[in-house]
Amino acid sequence: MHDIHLQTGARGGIPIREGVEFQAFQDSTQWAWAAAVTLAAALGRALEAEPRARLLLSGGRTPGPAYAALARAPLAWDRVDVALVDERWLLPDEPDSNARLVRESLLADRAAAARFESITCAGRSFEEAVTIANMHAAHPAGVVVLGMGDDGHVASLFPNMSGLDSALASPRPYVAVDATGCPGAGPWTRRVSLTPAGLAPAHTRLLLIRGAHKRELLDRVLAGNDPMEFPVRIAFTTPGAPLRILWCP
Ligand SMILES: O=C1O[C@H](COP(=O)(O)O)[C@@H](O)[C@H](O)[C@H]1O
Repeated sequence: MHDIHLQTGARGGIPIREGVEFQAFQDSTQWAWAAAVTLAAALGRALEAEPRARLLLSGGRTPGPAYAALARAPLAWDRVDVALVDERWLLPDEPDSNARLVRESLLADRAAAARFESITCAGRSFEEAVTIANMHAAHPAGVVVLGMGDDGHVASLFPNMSGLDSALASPRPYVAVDATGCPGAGPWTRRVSLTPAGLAPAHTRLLLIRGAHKRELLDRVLAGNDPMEFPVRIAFTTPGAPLRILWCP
């Protein structure tokens, strides 16, 4: 049931487990455009229903091309609030910050009119950053883009991270994390992360992944339910919207 290797070449999304749909693309161009179309449609629907739409974006190496494609969508971007799923304790202009990725890939073209909420900023303490992220989340995000690290982490929730259990159980949308000792965190161990409580209200959940390794890992992820083993499982174990997964080599 979870063997997504059988799904290569599929044209539409395929239900891969309850509440999870998987779609494979031949290349990154098709993948990025499919992500952009999905996100633009979800934002368009949200903007028809409410004055402002809220979009939460992941960082890392994967989603840039999808954000660049989305930036061209003809939406009322001046009514879209863009915020981050997670952030490393870096200033927004630093090359490895998730804020910089979003600025450079999405906040160009038409999407430059969107309002962007950085989690970090010069002069803001770590504690203030978490508090402000939670204040912004008082307007819950409708559309959330998740990524999956090579170790099965999601946002900044890493396998074997100290305090992972309390982060998963937190009633707050964002928590401070210390990913010391987690290889997947690289040198950026101090981070702010979305929690399952922050993900739950979203009406659209998209997981963007690329590469053979992540495809194999996804089989293992989908075969179980425990987010302590693979935190990315919160994408489908958190009650709420179904999860759509888009993959390409
Ligand atoms: O550290 C992070 O990693 C994940 C996955 O990133 P990728 O480089 O494997 O695509 C990302 O979703 C998250 O936002 C980021 O902080």
